[in-house]
Amino acid sequence: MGMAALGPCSRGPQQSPLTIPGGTRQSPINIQWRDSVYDPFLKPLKISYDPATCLHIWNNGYSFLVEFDDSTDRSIIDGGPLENQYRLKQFHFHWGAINDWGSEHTVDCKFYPAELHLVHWNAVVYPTFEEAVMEGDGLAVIGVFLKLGARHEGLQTLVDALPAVKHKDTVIEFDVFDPSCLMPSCPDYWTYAGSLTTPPLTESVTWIIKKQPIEVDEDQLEAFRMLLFTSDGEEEKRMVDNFRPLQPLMNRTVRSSFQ
Ligand SMILES: NS(=O)(=O)c1ccc(S(=O)(=O)c2ccccc2)s1
Ligand SMILES: [Zn+2]
Repeated sequence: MGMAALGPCSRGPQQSPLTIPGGTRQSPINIQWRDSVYDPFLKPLKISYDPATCLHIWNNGYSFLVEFDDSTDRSIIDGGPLENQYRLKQFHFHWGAINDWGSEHTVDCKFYPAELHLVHWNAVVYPTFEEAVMEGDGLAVIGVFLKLGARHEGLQTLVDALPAVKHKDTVIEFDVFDPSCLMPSCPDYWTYAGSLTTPPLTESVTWIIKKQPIEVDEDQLEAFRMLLFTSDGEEEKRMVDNFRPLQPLMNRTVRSSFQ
């Protein structure tokens, strides 16, 4: 059975972390800024998303996912630490019940109220997403921290649609959205080899964590918190604290694209 992962940071209420027995590259982790190593060979991350590839918003009972048509290379990322281009499949968020926590990764043990994950897969090497999920270089996830501040106009179009996916297993069409509007202006990022943070927890993710957070306001965070883990007709459980506890760094180095 997995040993409890006693990370360096303490976060509020924390279930005993589910560590994968034998896992050596689990996520999320605390990024200790001074321990990250500048890698001058890291390229700038290239992002080119086609807003028309946006399909729908789905409450899957864990988060809300904005899913994209990944049958072609119309929405991709390239460069950065990646050896191939990766196709955008979906993006989703993790958040807390209150603003003191909610992100999955931390920076010098600082939690953010929420974290955005844009999930991409290596369609150059693997024929399907499902196969890519099982391979060490199969997935690339961009993590963007959300901090409390000004209202985010680009996010608002998404927030306005959330009441329609309040319950688990509800979906609504969402046919034009450009996730580039959720990217911070600063190009700096950290990168490390990690895993999915929800089952199947496979160690197939190249994480690219943006250094600069984006700002959202309290009403926008509250809109996330009015979603439900539960289906219509079940006793309501608010969708909050849908983050995994910090996992041990083990034998990994976090690289930075900046000095
Ligand atoms: N939080 S995270 O970005 O690490 C993450 C968890 C799950 C996914 S997935 O939707 O790609 C997926 C992958 C395999 C099976 C089902 C969903 S991405
Ligand atoms: Zn995630």
